[in-house]
Amino acid sequence: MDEIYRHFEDFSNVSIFLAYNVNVDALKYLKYPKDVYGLIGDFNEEELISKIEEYPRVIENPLDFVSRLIHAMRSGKPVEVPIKNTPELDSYFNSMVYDEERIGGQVGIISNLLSILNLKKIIAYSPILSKKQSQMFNNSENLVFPTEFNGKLVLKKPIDSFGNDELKINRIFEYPENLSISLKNITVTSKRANRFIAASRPENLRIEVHENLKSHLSKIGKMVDCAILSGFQAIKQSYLDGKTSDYYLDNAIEDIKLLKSQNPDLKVHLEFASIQDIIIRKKIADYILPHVDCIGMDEAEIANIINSLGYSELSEGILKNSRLEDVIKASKILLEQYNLDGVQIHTLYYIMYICKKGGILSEESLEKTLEFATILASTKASLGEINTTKDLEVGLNTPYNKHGNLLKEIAKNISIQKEYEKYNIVLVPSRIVKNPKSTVGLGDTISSGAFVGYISELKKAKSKN
Ligand SMILES: Nc1ncnc2c1ncn2[C@@H]1O[C@H](COP(=O)(O)OP(=O)(O)O)[C@@H](O)[C@H]1O
Ligand SMILES: O=P(O)(O)OC[C@H]1O[C@](O)(CO)[C@@H](O)[C@@H]1O
Ligand SMILES: [Mg+2]
Repeated sequence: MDEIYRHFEDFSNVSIFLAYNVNVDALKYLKYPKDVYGLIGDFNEEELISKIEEYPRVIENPLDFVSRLIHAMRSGKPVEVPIKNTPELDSYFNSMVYDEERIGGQVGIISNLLSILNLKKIIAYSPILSKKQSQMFNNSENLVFPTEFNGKLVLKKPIDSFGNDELKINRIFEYPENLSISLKNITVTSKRANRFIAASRPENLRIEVHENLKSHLSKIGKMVDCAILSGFQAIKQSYLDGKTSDYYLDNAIEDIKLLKSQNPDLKVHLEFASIQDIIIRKKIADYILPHVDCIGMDEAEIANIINSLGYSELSEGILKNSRLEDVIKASKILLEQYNLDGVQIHTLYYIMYICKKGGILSEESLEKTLEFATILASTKASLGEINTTKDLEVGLNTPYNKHGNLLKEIAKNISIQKEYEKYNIVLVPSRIVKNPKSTVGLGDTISSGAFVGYISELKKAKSKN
């Protein structure tokens, strides 16, 4: 096996806490134009075209859904749009036939991935855990779910920890590259294989740690080396019971402080997702970013975040031209503005990590964490799911994409510019899978693999000093 894989096959020195979002992903493969036409049905094409331009940020009815799906296919970007959980819309999505169901949500995907990478302990938390959801977690000794019983913290396998919570199902529409459909006089062709997520937003889903568990967060923080937080994109501006986004975002800051209270060295990574509500997008930046150490996001997400910080021109440039130096500039802005340890960006063509020089990890060791992440991503892209470390040979045997060397060259030339003399800019080309089985969760896979690799390297380097 390749040296890189051997280098990372041992994560047994890392324990991690994961929160908040897990759900069932119901995947529907839109393989042929007829599958998309089947969704278009007998919608009036003029209406559909004007709805596409209207760009609804919440899916309230089937027309909103089909219009955003077509818009996403044309954009070439991974997209997630929240739905309004109305009975009509639920029955519309429930009436579709899905190809497979998988665990979803950053916590779900990352838990199962890390459980087969032999981490010492994974404490995975979600405010909702139904029986069906609990059965989708790997049944692995190192993967536990925190609950409270008689005032005590209990850590048991998810399968032994479920409550009578609502089941949250997100619908995932995967489509291949070059899938073409025509509407009146326009033709829409998917630029690349990607996924569209219609994300469920049940009223009683709150992104929080339940009251009875909150008092145990400091203990949990002491048990782990790091944490990945995700799911904030599901926070609504206001709820029927009068609570608001500020309540939950203040709560989240308190959770981070509690996790760090007995373990100040605990590193917290925030994994982004596409946030349609621009007010919530800005609030997540203002509330959460000052309290985390690392962030992971794709290029659309970094463009959107810096747009909400006022860098509209730079944001436009990234969304339109995906120029590497614009992504690096945006990463530096976030690094500086929030005094982060590191920013990890994943795009179709590369994975990049930017941090200040002077840390104890060398560029080589940072590069190896990204190398491993590309192997994880191409394995998952090929197989759909990674079930054993043996599967990683698939990713390892997937070559870098053809732009790889040029991208490394550009990153190198930028990193020696005066403006970046204080920064490490580490870029590894992705190993693009031509016809991926699925793409949902690849970013979660990349970010968690790279972050756990970073933590593992940090622990090894510290133990040598
Ligand atoms: N066909 C493919 N082969 C290999 N990697 C891919 C492929 N398509 C996408 N990726 C990787 O997956 C990432 C998707 O990230 P993201 O949009 O955050 O996914 P998610 O949020 O669903 O986990 C891309 O940035 C890219 O690095
Ligand atoms: O925003 P939500 O509802 O937490 O869903 C997150 C979605 O992103 C993913 O985690 C992929 O990143 C999907 O598995 C999931 O459907
Ligand atoms: Mg992502």
